[in-house]
Amino acid sequence: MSPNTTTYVLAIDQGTTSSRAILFDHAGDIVSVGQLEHEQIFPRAGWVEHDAMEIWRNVRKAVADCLGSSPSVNSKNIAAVGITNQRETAVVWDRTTGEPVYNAIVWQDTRTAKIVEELGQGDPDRFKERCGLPLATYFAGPKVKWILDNVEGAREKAEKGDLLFGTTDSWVVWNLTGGVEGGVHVTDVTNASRTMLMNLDTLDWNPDICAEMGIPMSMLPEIRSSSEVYGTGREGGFLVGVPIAGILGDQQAATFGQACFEVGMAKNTYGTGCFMLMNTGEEIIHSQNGLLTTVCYQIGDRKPVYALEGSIAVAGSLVQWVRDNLGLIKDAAQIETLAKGVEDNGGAYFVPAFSGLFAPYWKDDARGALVGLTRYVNKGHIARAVIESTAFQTREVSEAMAADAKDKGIELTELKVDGGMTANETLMQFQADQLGVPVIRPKVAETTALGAAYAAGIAVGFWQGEQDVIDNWAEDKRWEPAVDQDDRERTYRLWKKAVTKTFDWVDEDVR
Ligand SMILES: Nc1ncnc2c1ncn2[C@@H]1O[C@H](COP(=O)(O)OP(=O)(O)O)[C@@H](O)[C@H]1O
Ligand SMILES: O=P(O)(O)OC[C@H](O)CO
Repeated sequence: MSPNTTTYVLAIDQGTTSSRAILFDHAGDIVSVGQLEHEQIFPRAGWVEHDAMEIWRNVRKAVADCLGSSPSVNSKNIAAVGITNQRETAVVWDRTTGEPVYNAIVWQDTRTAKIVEELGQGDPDRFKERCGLPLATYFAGPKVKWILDNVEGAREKAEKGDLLFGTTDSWVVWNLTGGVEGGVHVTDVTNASRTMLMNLDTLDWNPDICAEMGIPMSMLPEIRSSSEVYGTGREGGFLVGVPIAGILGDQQAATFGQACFEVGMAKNTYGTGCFMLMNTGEEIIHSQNGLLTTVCYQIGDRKPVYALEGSIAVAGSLVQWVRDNLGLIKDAAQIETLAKGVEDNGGAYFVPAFSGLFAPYWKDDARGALVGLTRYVNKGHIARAVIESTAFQTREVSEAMAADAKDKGIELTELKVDGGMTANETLMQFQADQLGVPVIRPKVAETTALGAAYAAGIAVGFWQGEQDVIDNWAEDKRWEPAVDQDDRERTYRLWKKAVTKTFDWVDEDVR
């Protein structure tokens, strides 16, 4: 379809806290938005679930709201739909009824600690060469194993071929394309690369790992590229007949939307968690420093592009926790107002290891700590420590990335940023100070949804390719490093010390 002023691309962003539908025009500008939050279910300490049915209802409503607010838009002038999603969150459902057999187990959930330990047989990196990931509670495969082991009747049904597994992209696409009436069961290479079940080099499911995890391969979606037509919107839906033509895990989508197409280009997305990805081109670099190797994107039948990733479990969700669990602030933006009332952190360091520690530590037995407290510390200092924790964690993954990339002659010279927390200018300045390189925010902050829209639009010829993405990208603001070197190193040294205080907290018997 050739672009004109009345054709658009719709992105559906199924995130950890909400589902959004965003309509983009050919210039990559937002036309309308629909958004609904879903419940965060915490049945026990360390467990995090979502109701997959609620997610599907919210996706439909978000699409309806998005299209409803642009009266001239309907399925006839939408060229394609792109899906992006929270990654690793596992949904298992019955293909005959369309009902999930259990709540979706979210990426932050740590219930698989024992499974992961047993699978590791003393070596958490046992599967790393094949799938790019260390054994950790974060990834989807062990979550599927947990469901099959613990939900009554699930394993028998799975072995009979009645159950399907998918990350939330698969769940949404299956439903969008017809569900029990012929829904397509697919995922893309980026999401598949977060399951531990896919070979990074061949982009096929690995039968040996599936067997070790006791996961029947009949449950698995077909692995496709990130940019091709997978199916069309179902009869009777808002998107009837529209090609579903792009799928990218949300962090990979942001990397795409930020136009990080050259080797060495990196972005960091500051949302619930924080995820830094660096494009490493067609080369698979296995991290020696605690990072993940993941698929960055694959356009149609072209070769895949890979990335190194530093995943941080808790960033914006710490701000939410300060709001909801402590009541120190009324909304997220107030954390900055509070922090601006003091000059520094007053000696306080907050390590938010609520789901253990992800990159570069991978310690699921760590738990959060607020250290360095004296009677001098007030709530302004704590707000400051909350903001700083995101920047320190980012510096840790960025140093790991620099170390991995150095041998290949790749250097991080600037960092593109996006996500809700980039509204916090105190954080952005502190981030530039800590990294020692400029931090750059683009004009369209919704880079995740935009990336998925581009992947879908490229598949149907609405956009021609990466050059359109590069041409549409525009800088909004940049922060240059401006701190004294001694200060920078002193605070970082104390942060590192604070991190060590969180290690080895969870006793074996309560795992
Ligand atoms: N001004 C701010 N300062 C600090 N954190 C913020 C600010 N505004 C939003 N946030 C945090 O950013 C997150 C929302 O960002 P978003 O990109 O929408 O996240 P996600 O896609 O993961 O749901 C929330 O966790 C919120 O606490
Ligand atoms: O939904 P977000 O933005 O919190 O992202 C979640 C990540 O994909 C988890 O790996």
